This record gives sequence, C-alpha cells and structure tokens, in this order.
Amino acid sequence: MNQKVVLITGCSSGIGLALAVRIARDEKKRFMVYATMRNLAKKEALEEAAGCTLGRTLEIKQLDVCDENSIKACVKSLPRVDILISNAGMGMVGPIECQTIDEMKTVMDTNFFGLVRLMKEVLPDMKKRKSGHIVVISSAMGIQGILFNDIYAASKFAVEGFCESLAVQALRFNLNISLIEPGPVITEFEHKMYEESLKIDLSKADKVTADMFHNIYLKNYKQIFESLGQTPEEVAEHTFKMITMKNPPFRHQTNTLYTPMTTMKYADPNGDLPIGTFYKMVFEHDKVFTASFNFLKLLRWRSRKSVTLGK
Ligand SMILES: NC(=O)C1=CN([C@@H]2O[C@H](COP(=O)(O)OP(=O)(O)OC[C@H]3O[C@@H](n4cnc5c(N)ncnc54)[C@H](OP(=O)(O)O)[C@@H]3O)[C@@H](O)[C@H]2O)C=CC1
Ligand SMILES: CC1=C(/C=C/C(C)=C/C=C/C(C)=C/C=O)C(C)(C)CCC1
Repeated sequence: MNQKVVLITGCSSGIGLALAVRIARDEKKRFMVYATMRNLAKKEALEEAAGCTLGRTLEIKQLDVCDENSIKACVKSLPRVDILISNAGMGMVGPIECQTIDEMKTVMDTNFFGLVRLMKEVLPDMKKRKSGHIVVISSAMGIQGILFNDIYAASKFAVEGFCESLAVQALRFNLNISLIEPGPVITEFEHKMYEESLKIDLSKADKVTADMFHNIYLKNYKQIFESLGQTPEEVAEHTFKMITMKNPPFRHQTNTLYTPMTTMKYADPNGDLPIGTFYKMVFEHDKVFTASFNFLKLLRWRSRKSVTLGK
C-alpha cells in the first residue's frame, strides 16, 4: 500500500498529540505518521494515546524546531515527507515593558524560524517530486492581534506572511500550503500562559497598564477559554479533513464562535473597526461583553448536558 508519510512537530501534548493520533487512526490506513517532540522523555502521553497504532502507523522521533541539526537528522531518517504539519509553538503574554528581548527572540525563533527551518529542509524535495502538502498550525491571532499578546501575534503574523508569499511559488510545483487558524484551544498552552501571567513582575509597567493586564485581560482570559475554547481533538479533526481534501484551502479557521473577531479585519481596510470594537468591548461595554460570553458558556453547558443525557 502506498501510504503518505506525515511529519508532525510538537507532539508531546495538545494539538500535536491529538493530531498524530487522529491521523494514525485513519480507518483506511492511508498515512504513516512520524510524530516528533523535542524531548523524548515526554513521550509517555503520546504512547498511551496512540495505543495499537504505535509501531504500526505511528512512530515517535526527536525533533527540536530550534535546532537545525535535529531537523536534518530527523528528515534524513524518513523515506520522504508527503505532508508536513508544523505545529510546535509557544505563547507569550504580558506588557512588553515586562518582557526581555531574549524572551521575545525565543518566541520568534520557535514559532517563526522553527517553521522556516522545517520548510528549508522539506521544500526542495517536494519541489523535485512536484508533490506535497505543508500544513501550518497558525492561529486566529495570525489574522487579528489581541491585547497583551503583542509578540505572540507578531510571530503568527510572520508565519502568515511567509506562507502567503510562498504559496504562489508552491502552486508552480503543484504543492499545497494550508494555514489552520484556531481560536482559543484548551491545552497545556492555556494553563502555561495563565500560570506564567500570574507570575509576571509588573513593577516595570505603569499603573494603568498593570491594571489593564490584571483587571481586564486576566479577568476575562479564563472566561474566553470556557465560553469559546475548543478541544485539541476538534482542531485535529479540522486538520485531518484538510489533509484528505483534494483541493485544500489556503486558510481555515476552526472556530465559528471566534470568527466575528477576525471578520472585522476584512470589513474595514482602514483597520479602525476591529481596534475600536475591541476597545469598546473591554472599556465601554464590558457588561454586555461579559454577559454574552456567559450566555455562550450556558449554551455550551446545556448542549453538553443534553449529549450526556442522550437527548
Ligand atoms: N492553545 C491555543 O489556544 C492555541 C494554540 N495554537 C497553536 O497550536 C500549536 C500547538 O499548541 P498547543 O497544542 O495549544 O500547546 P501545547 O503547549 O500543548 O503544545 C506545544 C507543543 O510544541 C512543542 N514545542 C515547543 N517548543 C518546541 C521546539 N523548540 N521544538 C519542538 N517542539 C516544541 C511543545 O513541546 P514541550 O512539551 O517540549 O514544551 C509541545 O509539544 C502552537 O503552534 C500554538 O501557537 C493556535 C491557536 C490557539
Ligand atoms: C477575545 C477577547 C479577549 C481575549 C482573547 C483571547 C485570550 C484569545 C486567545 C486566543 C489564543 C490563545 C490563540 C492562540 O493562538 C480579551 C482581550 C480578553 C478581551 C477582548 C476580546
């Protein structure tokens, strides 16, 4: 059987783990998944979730997207790469006054240059074979920035600009590039971000900024995830559909509840609509904003309850 070779990065947890398992469990066994992680000491969760696919349609390998040699060694050990899923990434939240340039560089190095390093390694062979699909786990923040996510959003904007430019060249070689743009997803990412946000030393920020971070951003953060957050399995299902489609789209947003936040971007070429709306949401109509997210939370709770009760 001619199985497609899939290389996925960042499979120790979250979306990468769910995705590796989903693809390896394909009923038609169309894929051979190489699920990679930078630290193999963390492979137990994936091994457990992979179950009987381990050693059959799923194999675990080491790959650190910040280390060119580790990428080269991993790619060299594979027969070829038909589908590359660039998923590894990290977040960064807080006022820029409280973040060092080195910390910011680590985010860019992982989220943006990590993708560039991977592409430099797999693209030449895909071009030669005139076949391949590159799927990038970007973010809704690759379209629309969010308060106090300045560096993270910048790293995803970089990813989007890079892919948008390359996509035209890729067409010439019959290659596909797809950006997956999830809104909030309930993974380690969310927990790490929240825990780290609580530890930020806000002494370098002025009072108004520190207040905004604590009383607006952090206060709403949990609520956003509870009312809009998807599971990594949902994002994996969307991505699975993308790799099985004949003509996959260039962009795909996974969360229809989050699309109003990104649609504003396209509605106003001046860019003032999303900025003004976000401002009003948090400073002027915060009660309406909180009420609507509470309402969404209630709707989700009720629909989950009726699924459990089999209604
Ligand atoms: N959660 C969310 O709300 C959203 C997430 N995303 C994106 O989804 C992707 C996956 O994140 P998610 O599953 O949520 O978060 P997790 O924190 O659960 O997973 C991130 C994965 O990336 C890995 N990673 C980090 N740095 C490197 C590196 N240098 N080399 C290889 N692997 C690395 C982590 O490994 P380790 O365990 O070693 O740290 C981990 O396996 C990211 O690109 C993120 O930006 C997009 C939209 C929303
Ligand atoms: C929508 C919204 C907010 C927060 C959104 C968040 C926190 C989104 C997180 C998205 C993630 C984590 C994407 C990952 O790539 C605020 C600023 C609280 C208030 C204004 C409206």
